[in-house]
Amino acid sequence: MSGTSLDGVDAAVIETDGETVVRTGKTACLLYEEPLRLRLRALLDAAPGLALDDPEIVAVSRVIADRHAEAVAMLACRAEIAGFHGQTILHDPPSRRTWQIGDAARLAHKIRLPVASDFRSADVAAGGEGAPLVPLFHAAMAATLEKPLLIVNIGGVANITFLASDGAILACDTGPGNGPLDDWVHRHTGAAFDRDGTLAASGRVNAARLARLLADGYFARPAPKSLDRLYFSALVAEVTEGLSVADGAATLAAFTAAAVAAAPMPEPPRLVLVTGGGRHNRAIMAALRARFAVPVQPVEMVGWDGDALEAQCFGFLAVRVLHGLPLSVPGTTGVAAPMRGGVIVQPG
Ligand SMILES: Nc1ncnc2c1ncn2[C@@H]1O[C@H](COP(=O)(O)OP(=O)(O)OP(=O)(O)O)[C@@H](O)[C@H]1O
Ligand SMILES: CC(=O)N[C@H]1[C@@H]2OC[C@@H](O2)[C@@H](O)[C@@H]1O[C@H](C)C(=O)O
Repeated sequence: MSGTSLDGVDAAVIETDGETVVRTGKTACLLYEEPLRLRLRALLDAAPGLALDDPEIVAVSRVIADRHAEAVAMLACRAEIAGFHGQTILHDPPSRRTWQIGDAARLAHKIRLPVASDFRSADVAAGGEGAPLVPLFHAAMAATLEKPLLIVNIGGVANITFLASDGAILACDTGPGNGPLDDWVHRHTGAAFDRDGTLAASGRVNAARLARLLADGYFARPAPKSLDRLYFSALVAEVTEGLSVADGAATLAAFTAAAVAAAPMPEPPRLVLVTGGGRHNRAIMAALRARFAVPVQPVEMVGWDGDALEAQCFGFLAVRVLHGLPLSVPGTTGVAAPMRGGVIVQPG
């Protein structure tokens, strides 16, 4: 898995029949070097105008496959199939477009395994949001946990899975994850992100600016709904103008937490579990705790690995593709009926 924050590849081993998680295994993390991050970042901006066979797309797709092959090698394991999410460079469900790049055939050849990829296209083509896809995996992982349970994933974009007391699985992208804060910190300090949320915790939230951010129309939309990584870029740039570096970081961390709390939920959860890189940001965690009346804890509290969960998810979904099981349901992506998806390529 390589997520929207463009930080690198997370790889994980999982043993599953696509319905039950038997066990999770080794994990590995391979960081992208700065030039590749910049190339990917440039593709996010350019994607709407690019053709599928654009030379830069083709070249970067190969590099991504090679990096994933290296990450798989780090796991040093035997497996039946690999799930390859690819790098999202564009996500626009209203125009029925979602675009994950990465050369799956090249990866299959390099790792000598069948590779499942292109997990989102079928859902989007059928009128769904194509995201989030992690909810069915969260539901499988949380099979024995008490409900109602809220699982919050804070990556570049943030999303939730709500496991209701009646067994319903509801989900949506809530709004910004670490993306706007990463961009702010990079622009003002040169760092890739606000480690531990130290900068954000040192600043003061500007309540008026936060209210302007939360007035965006996305928050009034009913779930399911999903976002492009750059959706908030223009608004955030305008609203944070003139803030000190620390106050801007504090306000953006508060924005992430407030957007999670504003997400539509059918009943109050008993517990909030937080996964993804944002759980390391103490300003985001403190802001979440201030907004929920129930405990807010990193997923490690229930024995999960918050750095590996998304990678494990795409292994789980690969097995579901293999068995012809749905990857999404109406409550998670808004698709009309449970939807299968994904494409499997064999090692050539
Ligand atoms: N120690 C840390 N302190 C603060 N923030 C951190 C820390 N480690 C990671 N992060 C944040 O988490 C981000 C990466 O999160 P994660 O790996 O969950 O995202 P992703 O998988 O790329 O995204 P997505 O879920 O959107 O696909 C980094 O960009 C950074 O903002
Ligand atoms: C289009 C796309 O890549 N979306 C990502 C992104 O990153 C977080 C959020 O936005 C989520 O909707 C999704 O990833 C996770 C893994 C998902 O599909 O569940």
